[in-house]
Amino acid sequence: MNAQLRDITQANDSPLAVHGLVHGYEGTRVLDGVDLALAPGSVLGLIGRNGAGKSTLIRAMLGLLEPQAGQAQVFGEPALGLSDATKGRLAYVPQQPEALAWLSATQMLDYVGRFYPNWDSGFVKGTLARWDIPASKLLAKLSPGERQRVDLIRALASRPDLLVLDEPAAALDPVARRELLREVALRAGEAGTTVLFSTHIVSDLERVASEVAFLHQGRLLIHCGVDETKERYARLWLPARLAAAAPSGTLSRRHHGDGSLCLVVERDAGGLWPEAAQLGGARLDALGLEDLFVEIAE
Ligand SMILES: Nc1ncnc2c1ncn2[C@@H]1O[C@H](COP(=O)(O)OP(=O)(O)OP(=O)(O)O)[C@@H](O)[C@H]1O
Repeated sequence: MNAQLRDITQANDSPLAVHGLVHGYEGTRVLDGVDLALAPGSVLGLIGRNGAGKSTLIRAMLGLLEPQAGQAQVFGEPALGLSDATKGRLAYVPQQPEALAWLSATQMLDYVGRFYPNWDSGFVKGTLARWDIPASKLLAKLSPGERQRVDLIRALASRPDLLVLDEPAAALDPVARRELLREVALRAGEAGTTVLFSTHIVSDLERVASEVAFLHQGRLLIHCGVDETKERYARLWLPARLAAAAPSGTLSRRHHGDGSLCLVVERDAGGLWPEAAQLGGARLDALGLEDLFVEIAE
């Protein structure tokens, strides 16, 4: 079953689901009817350009902002009125953690840990040392990357069933990024944690995500398995003499100066490419995830 179909059938028992989400700011619409449901145990990478609305979507999914229309649910509860039990199953790391900045990392983690029954203080101690974090310095005085890593430790130590990370690697160096991705993959594989993370870094997504969702111009244009994208989408080039045969409703369409056309096309429900791809002179090229992202977002 593909991911979009799962959105419909699994929305009810999904750890995190939204339906018909609409939101905007100052008269500009950012989300324009987004439907998304995460399958239990999946690792979903949410990609989109700067300002595409990823943080807005994440915040609305978790009930941190009230959308103008649509519903969000966390473990089947309305996101705007989560019970303490459900809050305890979820951990969220914002793009720029700012909370409790007047405490040191050790003080903050000791304090927050008291609210979680499954708090793993051994993991906290070990990871603070392994990630080389100055644990007695005030959080306000840490570098953005150190601050982000402390917040990741906070999120992981609560042993959540659902982990939501808004650009977790934004301030991390490549070594720290690898460590984080390894930890996320481990959690998903061993503990069955469901993970949603937003990123611009396609290689991070390929390394750890089982599914990808692509947010563009207020809508989710693609939501499918990471491995499935290569099978399902391709770039179709048509010379000028075939341009009139171009299929409509493609994911992207670029006109070249010589009259030729480049389109991102998708297999139909029967697994077939559009008819124009079979015409003599047409060319169909495989697309990696990064190329697919660039072709559509450009
Ligand atoms: N509180 C706000 N008031 C006004 N506009 C906002 C507010 N929050 C976000 N926006 C606008 O909404 C759009 C989407 O922002 P959002 O932060 O959700 O995007 P994003 O995909 O997470 O971006 P990035 O990848 O750069 O972090 C942007 O144009 C942003 O300027």
